[in-house]
Amino acid sequence: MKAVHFGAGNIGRGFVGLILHNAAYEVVFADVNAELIDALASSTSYQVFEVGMSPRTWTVDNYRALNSATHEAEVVAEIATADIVTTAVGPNILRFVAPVIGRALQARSADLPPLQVMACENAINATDALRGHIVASLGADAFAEVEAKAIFANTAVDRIVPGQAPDAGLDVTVEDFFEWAIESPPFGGAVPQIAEAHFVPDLAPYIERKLFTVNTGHAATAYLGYEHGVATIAEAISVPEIFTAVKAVLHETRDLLVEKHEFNEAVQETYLEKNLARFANPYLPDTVDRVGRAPLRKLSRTERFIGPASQLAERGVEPVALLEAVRAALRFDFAGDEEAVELQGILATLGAAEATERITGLGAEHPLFEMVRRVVVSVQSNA
Ligand SMILES: NC(=O)c1ccc[n+]([C@@H]2O[C@H](COP(=O)([O-])OP(=O)(O)OC[C@H]3O[C@@H](n4cnc5c(N)ncnc54)[C@H](O)[C@@H]3O)[C@@H](O)[C@H]2O)c1
Ligand SMILES: O=P(O)(O)OC[C@@H](O)[C@@H](O)[C@H](O)[C@H](O)CO
Repeated sequence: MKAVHFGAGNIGRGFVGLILHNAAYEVVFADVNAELIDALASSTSYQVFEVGMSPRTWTVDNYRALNSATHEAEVVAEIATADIVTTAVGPNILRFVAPVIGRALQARSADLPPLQVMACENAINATDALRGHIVASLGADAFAEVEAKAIFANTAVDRIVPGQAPDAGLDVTVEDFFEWAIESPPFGGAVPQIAEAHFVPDLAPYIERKLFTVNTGHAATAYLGYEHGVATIAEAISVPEIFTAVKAVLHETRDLLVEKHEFNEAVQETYLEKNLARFANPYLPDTVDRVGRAPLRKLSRTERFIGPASQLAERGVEPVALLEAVRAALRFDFAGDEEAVELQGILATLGAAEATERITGLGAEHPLFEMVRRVVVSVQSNA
Protein backbone atom coordinates (compact mmCIF):
# COMPACT_ATOMS: atom_id res chain seq x y z
CA MET A 1 0.00 0.00 0.00
CA LYS A 2 1.26 3.47 -0.84
CA ALA A 3 0.45 6.88 0.65
CA VAL A 4 1.64 10.22 -0.69
CA HIS A 5 1.85 12.82 2.06
CA PHE A 6 2.21 16.56 1.35
CA GLY A 7 4.12 18.43 4.09
CA ALA A 8 7.05 16.61 5.73
CA GLY A 9 7.10 19.05 8.67
CA ASN A 10 6.31 18.48 12.32
CA ILE A 11 2.91 16.81 12.06
CA GLY A 12 3.83 15.21 8.72
CA ARG A 13 6.77 13.25 10.12
CA GLY A 14 5.68 13.07 13.77
CA PHE A 15 2.04 12.03 13.29
CA VAL A 16 0.64 11.27 9.81
CA GLY A 17 3.84 9.69 8.50
CA LEU A 18 4.25 7.64 11.68
CA ILE A 19 0.68 6.35 11.76
CA LEU A 20 0.64 5.49 8.06
CA HIS A 21 4.00 3.74 8.50
CA ASN A 22 2.61 1.78 11.45
CA ALA A 23 -0.32 0.81 9.24
CA ALA A 24 2.14 -0.72 6.71
CA TYR A 25 1.93 2.02 4.09
CA GLU A 26 4.99 3.05 2.13
CA VAL A 27 4.96 6.84 2.57
CA VAL A 28 6.14 9.18 -0.19
CA PHE A 29 6.73 12.58 1.41
CA ALA A 30 6.23 15.59 -0.90
CA ASP A 31 7.42 18.99 0.27
CA VAL A 32 8.80 22.22 -1.18
CA ASN A 33 11.58 22.48 1.42
CA ALA A 34 14.59 21.27 -0.59
CA GLU A 35 16.86 20.76 2.41
CA LEU A 36 14.26 18.67 4.23
CA ILE A 37 13.43 16.58 1.17
CA ASP A 38 17.11 15.98 0.38
CA ALA A 39 17.68 14.86 3.98
CA LEU A 40 14.70 12.49 3.85
CA ALA A 41 15.64 11.17 0.41
CA SER A 42 19.16 10.36 1.54
CA SER A 43 18.07 8.66 4.77
CA THR A 44 16.52 5.29 5.45
CA SER A 45 14.83 6.01 8.78
CA TYR A 46 14.07 8.66 11.40
CA GLN A 47 12.87 8.45 14.97
CA VAL A 48 9.80 9.82 16.71
CA PHE A 49 10.28 10.47 20.42
CA GLU A 50 7.02 10.51 22.38
CA VAL A 51 7.56 12.53 25.57
CA GLY A 52 5.36 12.74 28.65
CA MET A 53 4.40 10.35 31.42
CA SER A 54 4.81 7.31 29.17
CA PRO A 55 7.72 8.03 26.80
CA ARG A 56 8.29 5.78 23.78
CA THR A 57 10.48 5.87 20.69
CA TRP A 58 9.36 4.81 17.21
CA THR A 59 11.46 4.22 14.13
CA VAL A 60 9.90 5.21 10.81
CA ASP A 61 11.30 3.68 7.63
CA ASN A 62 9.95 2.48 4.27
CA TYR A 63 9.55 6.01 2.91
CA ARG A 64 10.72 8.04 -0.06
CA ALA A 65 10.76 11.80 -0.55
CA LEU A 66 10.12 14.09 -3.53
CA ASN A 67 10.46 17.84 -3.97
CA SER A 68 7.02 18.89 -5.17
CA ALA A 69 8.34 22.28 -6.37
CA THR A 70 10.99 20.82 -8.69
CA HIS A 71 9.65 17.31 -9.37
CA GLU A 72 5.95 17.89 -9.77
CA ALA A 73 5.52 15.38 -12.61
CA GLU A 74 6.99 12.64 -10.40
CA VAL A 75 4.65 13.57 -7.55
CA VAL A 76 1.70 13.43 -9.98
CA ALA A 77 2.80 9.95 -11.11
CA GLU A 78 3.15 8.74 -7.49
CA ILE A 79 -0.32 9.99 -6.55
CA ALA A 80 -1.82 8.47 -9.69
CA THR A 81 -0.90 5.00 -8.38
CA ALA A 82 -1.25 5.63 -4.61
CA ASP A 83 -3.96 4.36 -2.28
CA ILE A 84 -4.03 7.43 -0.06
CA VAL A 85 -3.04 11.08 -0.32
CA THR A 86 -2.81 13.15 2.87
CA THR A 87 -1.75 16.72 3.59
CA ALA A 88 -0.34 18.60 6.60
CA VAL A 89 0.80 21.82 4.98
CA GLY A 90 -1.43 24.42 6.64
CA PRO A 91 -4.97 25.37 5.54
CA ASN A 92 -3.75 28.30 3.42
CA ILE A 93 -1.44 26.04 1.38
CA LEU A 94 -4.13 23.58 0.25
CA ARG A 95 -4.80 25.66 -2.87
CA PHE A 96 -1.20 25.05 -4.01
CA VAL A 97 -1.22 21.26 -3.63
CA ALA A 98 -4.72 20.90 -5.13
CA PRO A 99 -3.68 21.25 -8.81
CA VAL A 100 -1.11 18.46 -8.38
CA ILE A 101 -3.77 16.11 -6.99
CA GLY A 102 -6.14 17.18 -9.76
CA ARG A 103 -3.60 16.27 -12.45
CA ALA A 104 -2.93 12.95 -10.70
CA LEU A 105 -6.63 12.12 -10.81
CA GLN A 106 -6.61 12.78 -14.55
CA ALA A 107 -3.59 10.49 -14.93
CA ARG A 108 -5.03 7.75 -12.68
CA SER A 109 -6.38 4.57 -14.23
CA ALA A 110 -10.14 4.23 -13.75
CA ASP A 111 -9.46 0.54 -13.01
CA LEU A 112 -7.76 1.40 -9.72
CA PRO A 113 -9.75 1.75 -6.52
CA PRO A 114 -10.54 5.42 -5.78
CA LEU A 115 -7.75 7.52 -4.30
CA GLN A 116 -8.51 8.26 -0.62
CA VAL A 117 -7.90 11.98 -0.03
CA MET A 118 -7.63 13.29 3.55
CA ALA A 119 -6.43 16.74 4.56
CA CYS A 120 -4.97 16.67 8.09
CA GLU A 121 -5.09 20.36 8.92
CA ASN A 122 -6.45 22.33 11.87
CA ALA A 123 -9.56 23.58 10.13
CA ILE A 124 -13.20 22.59 9.91
CA ASN A 125 -13.72 20.35 6.85
CA ALA A 126 -10.24 20.91 5.41
CA THR A 127 -10.71 18.04 2.93
CA ASP A 128 -13.83 19.72 1.55
CA ALA A 129 -11.74 22.88 1.10
CA LEU A 130 -9.04 20.86 -0.69
CA ARG A 131 -11.68 19.30 -2.93
CA GLY A 132 -13.01 22.79 -3.73
CA HIS A 133 -9.52 23.89 -4.78
CA ILE A 134 -9.17 20.78 -6.99
CA VAL A 135 -12.51 21.57 -8.66
CA ALA A 136 -11.37 25.18 -9.19
CA SER A 137 -8.02 24.12 -10.64
CA LEU A 138 -9.45 21.55 -13.07
CA GLY A 139 -12.73 23.30 -13.87
CA ALA A 140 -16.12 21.77 -13.08
CA ASP A 141 -16.40 19.74 -16.30
CA ALA A 142 -12.93 18.19 -16.07
CA PHE A 143 -13.48 17.45 -12.37
CA ALA A 144 -16.77 15.68 -13.14
CA GLU A 145 -14.81 13.31 -15.41
CA VAL A 146 -12.40 12.28 -12.62
CA GLU A 147 -14.67 12.57 -9.60
CA ALA A 148 -15.33 8.82 -9.40
CA LYS A 149 -11.60 8.21 -9.06
CA ALA A 150 -11.41 9.83 -5.62
CA ILE A 151 -12.95 9.63 -2.17
CA PHE A 152 -12.74 12.79 -0.06
CA ALA A 153 -12.96 12.34 3.72
CA ASN A 154 -12.68 15.04 6.36
CA THR A 155 -10.53 14.34 9.39
CA ALA A 156 -9.61 15.76 12.80
CA VAL A 157 -5.99 15.30 13.84
CA ASP A 158 -4.71 15.89 17.34
CA ARG A 159 -1.15 15.62 18.58
CA ILE A 160 1.02 18.46 19.87
CA VAL A 161 4.19 18.51 17.81
CA PRO A 162 6.37 21.49 18.72
CA GLY A 163 9.03 23.11 16.57
CA GLN A 164 12.12 20.90 16.63
CA ALA A 165 15.60 21.67 17.93
CA PRO A 166 17.95 22.86 15.18
CA ASP A 167 20.19 19.81 15.65
CA ALA A 168 17.33 17.27 15.66
CA GLY A 169 17.76 16.38 12.01
CA LEU A 170 14.79 14.36 10.80
CA ASP A 171 13.88 13.06 14.26
CA VAL A 172 10.74 14.49 15.83
CA THR A 173 9.80 15.00 19.48
CA VAL A 174 6.05 14.76 20.02
CA GLU A 175 3.66 14.47 22.96
CA ASP A 176 2.59 10.97 24.02
CA PHE A 177 -1.08 11.57 23.08
CA PHE A 178 -2.72 11.45 19.67
CA GLU A 179 -6.12 11.13 18.07
CA TRP A 180 -7.02 10.84 14.38
CA ALA A 181 -10.76 10.84 13.68
CA ILE A 182 -11.85 10.29 10.08
CA GLU A 183 -15.41 10.49 8.74
CA SER A 184 -16.53 7.07 7.54
CA PRO A 185 -19.52 7.72 5.19
CA PRO A 186 -17.43 8.72 2.12
CA PHE A 187 -15.78 5.24 2.16
CA GLY A 188 -19.10 3.44 1.91
CA GLY A 189 -18.11 0.62 4.28
CA ALA A 190 -14.57 0.07 2.93
CA VAL A 191 -12.54 2.34 5.22
CA PRO A 192 -8.76 2.35 4.88
CA GLN A 193 -6.89 -0.03 7.18
CA ILE A 194 -5.28 2.49 9.55
CA ALA A 195 -5.38 0.80 12.95
CA GLU A 196 -4.50 3.92 14.95
CA ALA A 197 -7.21 6.10 13.35
CA HIS A 198 -10.86 5.85 14.28
CA PHE A 199 -13.73 6.24 11.89
CA VAL A 200 -16.86 8.17 12.86
CA PRO A 201 -20.20 8.56 11.09
CA ASP A 202 -20.37 12.32 11.75
CA LEU A 203 -17.13 14.28 12.13
CA ALA A 204 -18.73 17.65 12.95
CA PRO A 205 -18.86 17.15 16.74
CA TYR A 206 -15.30 15.77 16.80
CA ILE A 207 -13.71 18.54 14.78
CA GLU A 208 -15.53 21.28 16.69
CA ARG A 209 -14.71 19.68 20.01
CA LYS A 210 -11.05 19.43 19.01
CA LEU A 211 -10.69 22.88 17.46
CA PHE A 212 -12.75 24.69 20.12
CA THR A 213 -11.09 22.91 23.07
CA VAL A 214 -7.50 21.95 22.19
CA ASN A 215 -6.82 24.78 19.78
CA THR A 216 -8.90 27.49 21.47
CA GLY A 217 -7.26 26.72 24.81
CA HIS A 218 -3.82 26.34 23.25
CA ALA A 219 -4.03 29.66 21.37
CA ALA A 220 -5.44 31.47 24.42
CA THR A 221 -2.49 30.15 26.45
CA ALA A 222 -0.06 31.30 23.74
CA TYR A 223 -1.42 34.85 23.42
CA LEU A 224 -1.81 35.37 27.16
CA GLY A 225 1.67 33.90 27.66
CA TYR A 226 3.14 36.17 24.99
CA GLU A 227 1.57 39.17 26.71
CA HIS A 228 3.02 37.95 29.98
CA GLY A 229 6.52 37.70 28.48
CA VAL A 230 6.98 33.93 28.80
CA ALA A 231 8.44 31.80 26.02
CA THR A 232 6.84 28.38 26.35
CA ILE A 233 3.31 27.03 26.60
CA ALA A 234 4.19 24.97 29.71
CA GLU A 235 5.49 28.12 31.44
CA ALA A 236 2.44 30.12 30.36
CA ILE A 237 -0.13 27.66 31.69
CA SER A 238 1.76 27.48 35.01
CA VAL A 239 1.01 31.19 35.61
CA PRO A 240 -2.09 31.09 37.87
CA GLU A 241 -3.90 34.05 36.18
CA ILE A 242 -3.32 32.52 32.74
CA PHE A 243 -4.51 29.09 33.89
CA THR A 244 -7.67 30.65 35.32
CA ALA A 245 -8.30 32.71 32.17
CA VAL A 246 -7.77 29.72 29.84
CA LYS A 247 -10.01 27.51 31.96
CA ALA A 248 -12.72 30.18 31.79
CA VAL A 249 -12.36 30.20 27.98
CA LEU A 250 -12.71 26.41 27.90
CA HIS A 251 -15.79 26.55 30.11
CA GLU A 252 -17.42 28.85 27.56
CA THR A 253 -16.59 26.51 24.67
CA ARG A 254 -17.65 23.53 26.84
CA ASP A 255 -21.07 25.11 27.32
CA LEU A 256 -21.43 25.63 23.58
CA LEU A 257 -20.27 22.10 22.70
CA VAL A 258 -22.52 20.51 25.32
CA GLU A 259 -25.55 22.43 24.09
CA LYS A 260 -24.85 22.11 20.36
CA HIS A 261 -23.61 18.52 20.14
CA GLU A 262 -25.22 17.15 23.29
CA PHE A 263 -21.88 16.04 24.75
CA ASN A 264 -22.10 14.88 28.34
CA GLU A 265 -21.01 17.86 30.46
CA ALA A 266 -18.87 15.81 32.86
CA VAL A 267 -17.15 14.05 29.96
CA GLN A 268 -16.41 17.41 28.31
CA GLU A 269 -15.09 18.74 31.63
CA THR A 270 -12.72 15.76 31.85
CA TYR A 271 -11.66 16.36 28.24
CA LEU A 272 -10.84 20.02 28.87
CA GLU A 273 -8.95 19.16 32.07
CA LYS A 274 -6.92 16.63 30.11
CA ASN A 275 -6.04 19.32 27.61
CA LEU A 276 -4.93 21.75 30.31
CA ALA A 277 -2.62 18.97 31.52
CA ARG A 278 -1.34 18.44 27.94
CA PHE A 279 -0.43 22.13 27.69
CA ALA A 280 1.50 21.79 30.97
CA ASN A 281 3.59 18.82 29.68
CA PRO A 282 7.04 19.84 30.99
CA TYR A 283 8.84 17.56 28.51
CA LEU A 284 7.39 19.33 25.47
CA PRO A 285 9.44 22.35 24.36
CA ASP A 286 6.52 24.14 22.68
CA THR A 287 6.63 27.92 22.29
CA VAL A 288 4.02 30.67 22.44
CA ASP A 289 5.38 31.89 19.07
CA ARG A 290 4.58 28.58 17.33
CA VAL A 291 1.18 28.12 18.93
CA GLY A 292 0.29 31.77 18.32
CA ARG A 293 1.47 31.65 14.67
CA ALA A 294 -0.80 33.08 11.98
CA PRO A 295 -3.10 35.16 14.24
CA LEU A 296 -5.22 36.37 11.31
CA ARG A 297 -6.09 32.76 10.47
CA LYS A 298 -6.81 32.05 14.11
CA LEU A 299 -9.05 35.15 14.44
CA SER A 300 -10.98 34.40 11.24
CA ARG A 301 -14.73 33.79 11.08
CA THR A 302 -15.06 30.03 11.70
CA GLU A 303 -11.79 29.52 13.59
CA ARG A 304 -11.01 28.78 17.25
CA PHE A 305 -12.01 32.15 18.76
CA ILE A 306 -14.64 33.79 16.57
CA GLY A 307 -16.19 30.41 15.65
CA PRO A 308 -17.33 29.53 19.20
CA ALA A 309 -17.73 33.17 20.34
CA SER A 310 -20.09 33.93 17.44
CA GLN A 311 -22.16 30.82 18.12
CA LEU A 312 -22.44 31.76 21.80
CA ALA A 313 -23.44 35.33 20.91
CA GLU A 314 -26.09 33.93 18.55
CA ARG A 315 -27.45 32.03 21.57
CA GLY A 316 -27.62 35.26 23.59
CA VAL A 317 -24.45 34.59 25.64
CA GLU A 318 -21.68 37.17 26.00
CA PRO A 319 -18.41 35.18 25.68
CA VAL A 320 -16.45 37.24 28.19
CA ALA A 321 -13.43 34.95 28.54
CA LEU A 322 -13.17 34.35 24.79
CA LEU A 323 -13.23 38.12 24.21
CA GLU A 324 -10.38 38.44 26.70
CA ALA A 325 -8.41 35.87 24.69
CA VAL A 326 -9.24 37.79 21.49
CA ARG A 327 -7.87 40.92 23.15
CA ALA A 328 -4.61 39.09 23.92
CA ALA A 329 -4.48 37.75 20.34
CA LEU A 330 -4.83 41.29 18.98
CA ARG A 331 -1.77 42.21 21.05
CA PHE A 332 0.38 39.48 19.48
CA ASP A 333 2.96 41.72 17.81
CA PHE A 334 5.66 39.10 17.22
CA ALA A 335 7.82 40.54 14.42
CA GLY A 336 8.82 37.06 13.22
CA ASP A 337 5.26 36.22 12.12
CA GLU A 338 4.01 37.70 8.83
CA GLU A 339 0.37 37.59 9.90
CA ALA A 340 1.16 39.23 13.25
CA VAL A 341 2.86 42.07 11.38
CA GLU A 342 -0.15 42.37 9.05
CA LEU A 343 -2.52 42.31 12.02
CA GLN A 344 -0.65 45.14 13.73
CA GLY A 345 -0.75 47.09 10.45
CA ILE A 346 -4.53 46.67 10.27
CA LEU A 347 -4.95 47.82 13.86
CA ALA A 348 -2.68 50.81 13.28
CA THR A 349 -4.32 52.03 10.08
CA LEU A 350 -8.04 51.13 10.12
CA GLY A 351 -10.88 52.38 12.28
CA ALA A 352 -12.20 49.92 14.89
CA ALA A 353 -15.27 48.83 12.92
CA GLU A 354 -13.37 48.29 9.68
CA ALA A 355 -10.56 46.47 11.52
CA THR A 356 -13.10 44.22 13.28
CA GLU A 357 -14.71 43.31 9.96
CA ARG A 358 -11.37 42.72 8.23
CA ILE A 359 -9.89 40.61 11.02
CA THR A 360 -12.93 38.52 12.02
CA GLY A 361 -15.07 38.43 8.89
CA LEU A 362 -18.07 39.35 11.07
CA GLY A 363 -20.68 41.67 9.60
CA ALA A 364 -21.81 44.68 11.64
CA GLU A 365 -25.24 43.07 12.09
CA HIS A 366 -23.84 40.04 13.94
CA PRO A 367 -24.48 40.01 17.71
CA LEU A 368 -20.76 39.45 18.38
CA PHE A 369 -19.59 42.35 16.20
CA GLU A 370 -20.08 45.18 18.69
CA MET A 371 -18.48 43.14 21.50
CA VAL A 372 -15.34 42.55 19.40
CA ARG A 373 -15.34 46.15 18.13
CA ARG A 374 -15.15 47.34 21.75
CA VAL A 375 -12.17 45.03 22.33
CA VAL A 376 -10.50 46.42 19.20
CA VAL A 377 -11.07 49.97 20.46
CA SER A 378 -9.44 49.10 23.78
CA VAL A 379 -6.43 47.52 22.06
CA GLN A 380 -6.09 50.46 19.66
CA SER A 381 -6.16 52.92 22.54
CA ASN A 382 -3.74 50.68 24.46
CA ALA A 383 -6.21 50.48 27.33
N1 LIG B 1 2.22 20.75 14.94
C1 LIG B 1 1.09 20.39 15.53
O1 LIG B 1 1.01 20.25 16.76
C2 LIG B 1 -0.14 20.12 14.71
C3 LIG B 1 -1.13 19.26 15.23
C4 LIG B 1 -2.30 19.02 14.51
C5 LIG B 1 -2.46 19.62 13.26
N2 LIG B 1 -1.48 20.44 12.78
C6 LIG B 1 -1.72 21.03 11.47
O2 LIG B 1 -0.85 20.41 10.52
C7 LIG B 1 -0.50 21.37 9.52
C8 LIG B 1 1.02 21.48 9.44
O3 LIG B 1 1.50 21.92 10.70
P1 LIG B 1 3.00 21.65 11.16
O4 LIG B 1 3.06 22.04 12.59
O5 LIG B 1 3.43 20.30 10.75
O6 LIG B 1 3.77 22.74 10.28
P2 LIG B 1 5.23 22.66 9.66
O7 LIG B 1 5.57 24.05 9.25
O8 LIG B 1 6.14 21.94 10.58
O9 LIG B 1 5.04 21.76 8.36
C9 LIG B 1 4.43 22.20 7.17
C10 LIG B 1 5.23 21.64 6.01
O10 LIG B 1 4.52 21.96 4.81
C11 LIG B 1 5.49 22.24 3.83
N3 LIG B 1 4.89 22.98 2.72
C12 LIG B 1 4.60 24.30 2.63
N4 LIG B 1 4.09 24.57 1.42
C13 LIG B 1 4.03 23.40 0.74
C14 LIG B 1 3.59 23.04 -0.56
N5 LIG B 1 3.10 23.93 -1.42
N6 LIG B 1 3.69 21.73 -0.93
C15 LIG B 1 4.20 20.80 -0.08
N7 LIG B 1 4.62 21.10 1.17
C16 LIG B 1 4.54 22.38 1.58
C17 LIG B 1 6.55 23.04 4.60
O11 LIG B 1 7.78 23.12 3.88
C18 LIG B 1 6.63 22.26 5.88
O12 LIG B 1 7.61 21.25 5.83
C19 LIG B 1 -1.21 22.67 9.91
O13 LIG B 1 -2.46 22.74 9.27
C20 LIG B 1 -1.41 22.51 11.40
O14 LIG B 1 -2.47 23.27 11.90
C21 LIG B 1 -0.33 20.71 13.46
O1 LIG C 1 -1.35 24.49 13.95
P1 LIG C 1 -2.12 25.76 14.27
O2 LIG C 1 -1.33 26.98 13.93
O3 LIG C 1 -3.49 25.74 13.71
O4 LIG C 1 -2.30 25.75 15.85
C1 LIG C 1 -1.17 25.71 16.70
C2 LIG C 1 -1.34 24.60 17.73
O5 LIG C 1 -2.44 24.89 18.56
C3 LIG C 1 -1.57 23.24 17.05
O6 LIG C 1 -0.59 22.95 16.11
C4 LIG C 1 -1.67 22.13 18.09
O7 LIG C 1 -0.39 21.81 18.57
C5 LIG C 1 -2.34 20.91 17.51
O8 LIG C 1 -3.52 21.25 16.87
C6 LIG C 1 -2.60 19.85 18.54
O9 LIG C 1 -3.36 18.84 17.95
